[in-house]
Amino acid sequence: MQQMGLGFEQKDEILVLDSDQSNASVQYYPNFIIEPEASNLLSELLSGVEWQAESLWIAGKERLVPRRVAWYGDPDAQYRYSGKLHQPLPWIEPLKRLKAMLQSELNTSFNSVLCNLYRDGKDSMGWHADDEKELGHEPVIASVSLGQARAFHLKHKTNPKLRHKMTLTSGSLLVMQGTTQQYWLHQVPKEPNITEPRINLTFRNIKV
Ligand SMILES: O=C(O)CCC(=O)C(=O)O
Ligand SMILES: [Fe+2]
Repeated sequence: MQQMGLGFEQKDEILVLDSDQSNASVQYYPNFIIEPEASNLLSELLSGVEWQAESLWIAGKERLVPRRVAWYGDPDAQYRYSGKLHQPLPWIEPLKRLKAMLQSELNTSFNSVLCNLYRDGKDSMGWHADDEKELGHEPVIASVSLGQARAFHLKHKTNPKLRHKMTLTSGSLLVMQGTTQQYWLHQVPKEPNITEPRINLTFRNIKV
């Protein structure tokens, strides 16, 4: 079996938002998965994940969300997103492997992962917080990015001066925890010039 990078080293940690100043706790590890593992994992997941089109009701009309999605997890980890209840698909090997790595690095447990495929720069995710009640109080969300680097924006829900823009590169890990989801929103904006795909995996722990 191919060997995956052993996860981040302490020196690679970048503190993005610090709870003392901003009511958010966001850390970025640019080298969580190194090459060639990141590229291998990208191709494995592009073909191995059961990517689905997802629709949403907006103002009485059903619209496709601008990305492909898939939800994997333990059988009891049901999750509501885009207004619908989702039954998890059973874990596949590469996702199980990543989950184990994250659990030991972050010393927490996850029972599910939301996979998002941004086929090109026309795909995106609008402003939102991952604050569904199933995630519990102060959830830890571990977000792994593979493939095309994309912009990621954070903004405080009420203070317009508090904003943060960053680029999530291939193999990186972004951890959002503490009161981040309570006080902040995040988005992946469209970047029309981008033609290459990106996969993002957000590992979560659904309270069952
Ligand atoms: O694609 C990303 O980096 C973010 C995904 C996200 O916010 C989510 O799945 O809730
Ligand atoms: Fe999110």
